[in-house]
Amino acid sequence: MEYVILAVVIAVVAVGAIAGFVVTGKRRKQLPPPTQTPVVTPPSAQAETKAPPKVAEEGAAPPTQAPAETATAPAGAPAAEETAAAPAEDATAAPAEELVVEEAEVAPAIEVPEPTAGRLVRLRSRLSRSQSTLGKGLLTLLSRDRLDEDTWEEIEDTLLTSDIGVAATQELVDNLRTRVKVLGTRTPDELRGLLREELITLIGPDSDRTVRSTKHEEGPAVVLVVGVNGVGKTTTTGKLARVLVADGRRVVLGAADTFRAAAADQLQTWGERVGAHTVRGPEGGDPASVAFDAVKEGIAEGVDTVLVDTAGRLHTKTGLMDELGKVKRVVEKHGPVDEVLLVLDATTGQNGLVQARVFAEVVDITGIVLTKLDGTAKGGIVVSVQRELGVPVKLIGLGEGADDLAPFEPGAFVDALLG
Ligand SMILES: Nc1nc2c(ncn2[C@@H]2O[C@H](COP(=O)(O)OP(=O)(O)OP(=O)(O)O)[C@@H](O)[C@H]2O)c(=O)[nH]1
Repeated sequence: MEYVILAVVIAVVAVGAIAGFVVTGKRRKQLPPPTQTPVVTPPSAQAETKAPPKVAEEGAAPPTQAPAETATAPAGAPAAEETAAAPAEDATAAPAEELVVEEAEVAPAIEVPEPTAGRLVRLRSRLSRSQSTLGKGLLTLLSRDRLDEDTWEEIEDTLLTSDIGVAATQELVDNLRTRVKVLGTRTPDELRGLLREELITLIGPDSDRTVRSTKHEEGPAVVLVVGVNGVGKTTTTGKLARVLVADGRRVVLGAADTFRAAAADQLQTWGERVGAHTVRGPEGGDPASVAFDAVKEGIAEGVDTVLVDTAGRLHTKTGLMDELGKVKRVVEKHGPVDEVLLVLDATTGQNGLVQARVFAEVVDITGIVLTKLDGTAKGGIVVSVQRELGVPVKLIGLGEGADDLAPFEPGAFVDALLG
């Protein structure tokens, strides 16, 4: 009998233990997973958190092209920062049970660049350094009671320090001396008028300064951007894309600066801001091949203009200069290159002229972009560089802002110098 009771007790304890184990196991299976997956809000919700695009100014054409890809802008790009911040905030707010992962496809905000007409007039204050040295300096000297030899020498020195060049200085001073003598009287307005006319004549009011960016029947216009390191090629290419988009053109960018990885990221960010696609290659890859592919895409997409940014190269390095020649020749397999823009840093003065000479030998330069004119008193370089190359200055850079690149207009430039 005792054995029977013992057997029953053991059986009851065993059944109880098995039941308890099963219940615990079930509870464990119901626990949420230990690692949390962040919630990514759908694109529509994120779009509401973005700052609205800038309002178009009168006369500005709306961007015509939507970006071909989802946001891939590098860190630092304004649009990328906003989209990265949004999911992080949502992740902390969402309850753990509702974790859902959805793929985010966020298009970067497309900006509407400022219209290009009258940019130089708007940015005239950026030329203040050249204005006080060249413009105001000359007007003060010319307004002296007596215009003796010493004063004319001072006028010459002022022109020379502004990098106008020796021959142009002589020409300007000779013409001014003659006209002042003939004029007899010298009111401030008359002097300003004389100086304005002479400076505009030196700069060349009749040169064709349009950037050839109009599509042909066979395909897009191709613009090659070249120059030494750090002069502002990538920035200029990005700003030029904005200028063209503002003027109603559709643009493809070619990141043929495969030497500096950040340059392609930088260019792509510029492009995304105005809805222009950037064709890139592998880091250290063949720049000619990237340039070729960019033009190929431009033809396939039927865009107006393909802008190709090239790597900075010292004019003294023969191998690199040969490479540049190759980039141009390879692109020309699609058709002629419409424009080769040489970017020169205005603050480098005479050294810029030496660079210009060598680049012109390797690729036919069709236009000059003078950057950083906001940081120098040597606005006269406009004259000397044109004379050196026999090629017009087409664009000038007047700051680091996105719309600080202005089409060059001699009249507006001289007015800005004279204040
Ligand atoms: N103040 C001022 N800065 C400018 C202007 N244009 C370009 N920069 C600045 O110059 C620096 C160099 O510009 P990048 O466009 O990177 O020069 P890059 O020629 O492409 O350089 P590499 O590819 O290294 O040869 C940047 O900090 C630009 O913001 C301008 O007109 N004014």
